[in-house]
Amino acid sequence: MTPEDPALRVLVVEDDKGMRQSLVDLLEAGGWRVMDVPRAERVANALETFEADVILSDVRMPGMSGLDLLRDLTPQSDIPLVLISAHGDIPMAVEAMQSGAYSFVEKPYEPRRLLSILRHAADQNRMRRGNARLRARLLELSGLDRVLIGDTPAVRALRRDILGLAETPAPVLILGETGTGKDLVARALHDIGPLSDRPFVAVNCALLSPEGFAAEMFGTTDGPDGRILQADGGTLFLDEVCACPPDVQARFLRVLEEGAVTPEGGSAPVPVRLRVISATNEDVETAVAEGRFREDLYYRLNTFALHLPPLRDRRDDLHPLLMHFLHQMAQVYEVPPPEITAEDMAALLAHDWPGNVRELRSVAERRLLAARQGAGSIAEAITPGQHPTDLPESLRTAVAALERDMIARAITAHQGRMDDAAEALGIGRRTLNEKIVKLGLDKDALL
Ligand SMILES: Nc1ncnc2c1ncn2[C@@H]1O[C@H](COP(=O)(O)OP(=O)(O)OP(=O)(O)O)[C@@H](O)[C@H]1O
Repeated sequence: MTPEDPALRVLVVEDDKGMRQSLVDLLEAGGWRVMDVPRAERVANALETFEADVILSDVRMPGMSGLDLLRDLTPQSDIPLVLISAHGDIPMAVEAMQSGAYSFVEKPYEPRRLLSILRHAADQNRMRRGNARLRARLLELSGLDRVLIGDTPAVRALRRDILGLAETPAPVLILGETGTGKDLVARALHDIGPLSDRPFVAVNCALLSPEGFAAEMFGTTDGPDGRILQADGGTLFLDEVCACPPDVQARFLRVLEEGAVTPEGGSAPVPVRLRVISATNEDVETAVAEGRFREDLYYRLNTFALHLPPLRDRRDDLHPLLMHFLHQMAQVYEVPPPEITAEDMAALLAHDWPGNVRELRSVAERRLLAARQGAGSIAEAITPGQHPTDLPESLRTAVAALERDMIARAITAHQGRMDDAAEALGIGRRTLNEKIVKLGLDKDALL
């Protein structure tokens, strides 16, 4: 991260030469770094070399007006715009503010007031940029974006929540269907938080027998420590928490309230400090209503809830996840990751993924196994042994259209860099060129 120039930067847009010069003089005298342009049409160009903290623009100018500039800027830039007008008409001020202007100043302006408004706007913008940079840096340092794959808004929000929660000792309840990544998220919360060098102890409550459960959790006086004590100072992860027997629920709640655990057959409580993460694919409120899960424990565990969406509700993550698994496992199976065709994509999109990401991972694995024999497709990997080798004509046309669309989007997104587009599509550069010819795509027209 490069340290920011302490001087605030303003871009002045004003057609009147005398007025422009007096604004520049005023701002420079106030310690600002200033760039000025006589027309709003020049702003986009100016911003390429001048990182403005705020833009100060006249409203009425020949050609593009200050209001046009505002409409032009807002979709891609969050640089605040302060408008200045000789006409001082209220409707225009109202329209400017409604369209997202930071503020509106009438001419003749009062220099101190103008400077103060600009400073506020610039400070706010710097703070927001600083926060965004900090968040991005944190994400990079945590490595979370290389572990929790996906770029849908839901997954991005999830990564943000994990980064925030990892820093706190608060209990987290992770909810989501089977295979949505609950275990992965629990580990990430531990691994990127301050307890990462302390133990992470996972207990799958559905796998413990009701008879042995208490001894396993609380330990016995003459046996090894229970899981709770093993996790002392670190994280205890209770997976499938609704399967915890009622007597253990009551005792566990006491452990959390008292910060101490009493082993089976013992009478002396042993102090323990835990961060508790729990997970379930059940509807806990139903379990509470049916009396299977204690309400007081539910509230205790549910300080924060993270909801992991099923894969079928974030289909845009299918491709990046598949590529992730193929690349990861290609190393294990020692085969190059197979190319992903439009037929493969169609099969991925048509499937409902009841087993979520775990199911996709198995599909990737089956696909790689078939690739070792130089054969296979994703459709076959999803439902092995059920696929006709030939698609009907109508489906072939639909698939070709899908493929054309995918390729066009990849080329546009990578601004014509064919190696990058090919990589994003999971195919070789040569195959991409062949497909462009076969599908009759005009590459130049896409850019
Ligand atoms: N967003 C993701 N990015 C990368 N891998 C993921 C992602 N989500 C899940 N996985 C992987 O999918 C598999 C299943 O995830 P996980 O075991 O965490 O699911 P779960 O919700 O705990 O399932 P269950 O409820 O059955 O215990 C794991 O191999 C995990 O690493």
